[in-house]
Amino acid sequence: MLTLIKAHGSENQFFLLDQRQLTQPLTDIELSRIARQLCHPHTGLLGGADGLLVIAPSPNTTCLGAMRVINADGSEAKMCGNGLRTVSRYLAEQSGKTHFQVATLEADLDVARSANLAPDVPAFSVQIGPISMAAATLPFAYHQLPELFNTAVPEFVGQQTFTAIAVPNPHLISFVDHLDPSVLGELGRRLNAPNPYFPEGVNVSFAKLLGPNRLFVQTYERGVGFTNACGTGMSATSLAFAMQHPTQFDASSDLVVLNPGGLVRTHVTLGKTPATSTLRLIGNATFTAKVSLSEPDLHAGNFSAAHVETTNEEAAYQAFVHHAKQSIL
Ligand SMILES: N[C@@H](CCC[C@H](N)C(=O)O)C(=O)O
Repeated sequence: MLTLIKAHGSENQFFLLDQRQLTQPLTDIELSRIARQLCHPHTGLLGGADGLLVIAPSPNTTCLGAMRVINADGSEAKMCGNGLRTVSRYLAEQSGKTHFQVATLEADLDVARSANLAPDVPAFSVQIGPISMAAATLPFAYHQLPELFNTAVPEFVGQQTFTAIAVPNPHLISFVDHLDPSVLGELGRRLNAPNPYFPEGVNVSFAKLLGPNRLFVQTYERGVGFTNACGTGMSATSLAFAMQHPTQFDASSDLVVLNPGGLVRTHVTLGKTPATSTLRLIGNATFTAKVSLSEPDLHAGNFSAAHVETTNEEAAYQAFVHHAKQSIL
């Protein structure tokens, strides 16, 4: 028998699959198929999810393990911030370590256990990166601009400016006075269909300033659609906030970033360039269920005999969000 974990960070929902438990690890084709099956919002297991996080042996000895991110549509992303917190918790509980590195597609990232946010609400702090605003890295194309920083792009949405940041998955960020999810959804769908601007698609976030170091961020995710929270999106938006709104940014404190699924903290250290800036994302790593099934059933995508054991962590997380939002808003 093997165990899949249903987990979330700010209600950004995932299944965790540790390939190291399998006699025969899933191939990339199987991972894409199983992700689409497990994550489907109507027919997926336990209400579906935003993605499948795959834990594999690290290619180097400095990391405890490696994380791959398979989106709900079966495509692969370079990074996932909320997901990295849940994978960090999994590796921490297995190893007894509280501070270590996890290999991701482009970088080995530093992760550490943080103080619980509330009883039964474990938290982790994870490094987000590498960071780049270069058009070729994202990639994006708009009038041959080398980067997109606080730039009006009437082809996207009139009266709004946009900033594009890779961390290293691509994000397009716009600060708005009034956040209209229908405008966000329309732009997100358009830029994740074949389009001349973002050939590989992009995660689109709209953000509202709530006060000094305080934001609300909603994201339309590439490979997913609307999500409760996007960790790399909130981190990239925090960096854009620090650069675009210096009078509202206090570099000595964390930012509080609210999202439809709860809230996280981020820490931005501005460097001379985006690439030398650093980002950390701090928030819950909640395990809501453990799913046991046989290896042949997993390969076959047969979840009918799976045994599901739920935890009590969701109630604790909801109580934490309720109290935290009351004290913040
Ligand atoms: N929700 C994630 C980001 C997941 C990847 C994204 N859909 C992409 O394709 O880049 C996060 O928490 O960072």
